Amino acid sequence: MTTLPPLREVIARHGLSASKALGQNFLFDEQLLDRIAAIPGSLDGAKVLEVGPGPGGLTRALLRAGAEVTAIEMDRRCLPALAELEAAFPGKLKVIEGDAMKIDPATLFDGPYHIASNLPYNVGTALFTGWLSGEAWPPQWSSLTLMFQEEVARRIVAEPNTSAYGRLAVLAQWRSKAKLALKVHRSAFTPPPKVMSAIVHVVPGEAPAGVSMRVLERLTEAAFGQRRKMLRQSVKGMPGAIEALERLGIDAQRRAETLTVDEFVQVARELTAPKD
Ligand SMILES: C[S@@+](CC[C@H](N)C(=O)[O-])C[C@H]1O[C@@H](n2cnc3c(N)ncnc32)[C@H](O)[C@@H]1O
Repeated sequence: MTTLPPLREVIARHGLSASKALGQNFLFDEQLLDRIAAIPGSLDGAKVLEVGPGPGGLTRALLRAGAEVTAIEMDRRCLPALAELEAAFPGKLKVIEGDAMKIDPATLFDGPYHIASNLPYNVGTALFTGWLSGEAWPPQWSSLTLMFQEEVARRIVAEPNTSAYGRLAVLAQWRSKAKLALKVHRSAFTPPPKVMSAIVHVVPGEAPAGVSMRVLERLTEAAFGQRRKMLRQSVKGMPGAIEALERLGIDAQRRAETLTVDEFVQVARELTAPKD
């Protein structure tokens, strides 16, 4: 097995002081990184997209697990450290210097791939919702293993009738299975962020038939936009929504957070193909 220098030494040698603007909180604990890389299951021979490899902590764990990694990093200061990893795992790591917000991962792979990332917090949710929002389903990615602030992770896996339940939960659960895979203490990062973190693992499920993603999005936006109001108030601007609730026997006096993901799907289906 290739022996790599400790990550702290890599950071020091390349002068990689953490940049707040780039959401840089690095992980150095190799055991923890190996545990994270194990979350998707066996990666031996699998293709993996990593966003924000930084000095390459998670990258080396993914490579150790046998993955072929394509990594997108915005901070060019990290490139020499990543070049050392490329040399240690010949042909297994491709580094793209750029902004992950501007790169469609589908253009990087011609087959299935996993996404694993200790996401920069400032763009994490936007990247995540983008990966979940394609009309075509199943997506080309086979799984997402992503670090979030714990509060965001809890919103992704939230159940109805909780304050964390909202648009993010419906988006993440209506045609995917999302679970909280690992809590990560703030002290595991350098520098430690103000809040705790957690890793969410998502795999695509079956897409319910006859439901448009856009309609579901508009519905949840309206319903949770006024989450304290009854549905008859919050969704009244959506033509046909009140009638759809009636047809389905869903009491319009309920509030958005009491509807299950399946109930949102049923309403969206009615609105996707309105009845006469
Ligand atoms: C939380 S750090 C994680 C670093 C490393 N993977 C680790 O676990 O120690 C986030 C990384 O994402 C990079 N980054 C921030 N915004 C980015 C973007 N829009 N596209 C690509 N990389 C980005 C940062 O430079 C940083 O290296």
